[in-house]
Amino acid sequence: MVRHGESEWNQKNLFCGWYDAQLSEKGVKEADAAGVALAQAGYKFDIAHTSVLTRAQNTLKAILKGIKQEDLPVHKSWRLNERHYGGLTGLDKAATAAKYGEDQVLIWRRSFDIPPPPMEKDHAYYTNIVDDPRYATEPSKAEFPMFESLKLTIERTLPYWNNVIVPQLKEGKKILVAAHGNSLRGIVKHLDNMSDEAIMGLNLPTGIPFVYELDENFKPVVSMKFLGDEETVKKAMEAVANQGKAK
Ligand SMILES: O=C(O)[C@@H](COP(=O)(O)O)OP(=O)(O)O
Repeated sequence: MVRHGESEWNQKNLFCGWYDAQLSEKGVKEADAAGVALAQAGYKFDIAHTSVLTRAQNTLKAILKGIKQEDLPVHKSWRLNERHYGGLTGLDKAATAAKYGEDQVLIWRRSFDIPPPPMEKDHAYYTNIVDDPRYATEPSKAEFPMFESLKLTIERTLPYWNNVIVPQLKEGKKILVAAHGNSLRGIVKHLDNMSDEAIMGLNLPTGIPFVYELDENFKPVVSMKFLGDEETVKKAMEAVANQGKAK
């Protein structure tokens, strides 16, 4: 699995969610480096999965180039999208912390079941997201989120894991997933059976692949093994956590 490389909105420290931000220059480099890391470790895959958002798809493309598997079948689903950041979409994370307090921003970013405020119809990005042609067939109007907590994100991501990815794993396929900080936190929480409290402390870095090896019951025998040196991964995780601090 891999969280996409840094996006232009990650770089500007803006809540992004379902806004379709592009990779930043650094993010493109991170995606290329993720491909190199996987190639050097000798990884080959049978099927890849990604979201319908460009930053995850372009990260996947760079990786597939790096591992010389550009013709790999790729499945794209809104169910792997980033959590919908609701009314926070487009706001500066540090400025939001200065306005509402770091504790409130931590609740919005990392609490398990407290969602951000909804995206109202007059929100600057409402039309941009709701009328985006990529959502013409799904999700349905009833399923289309206007905000998501991690719990709600998991509720739409896990069916994809269980109904699409698990059957492929059962066939012995090796799977690559390029997605987002919070959609991946949901999958990690499920695989590692992490408590609602424990998952609050997990901040996934951009562009550093991590490996799961599962037994026949789809329980991890190897968990979240990052293809990067420990210090770099630790610093990258801390940097993500600090995005919610007031400057
Ligand atoms: O929506 C966003 O701003 C980030 C995650 O933000 P945090 O939950 O870490 O604030 O999503 P991603 O860059 O992985 O698509």
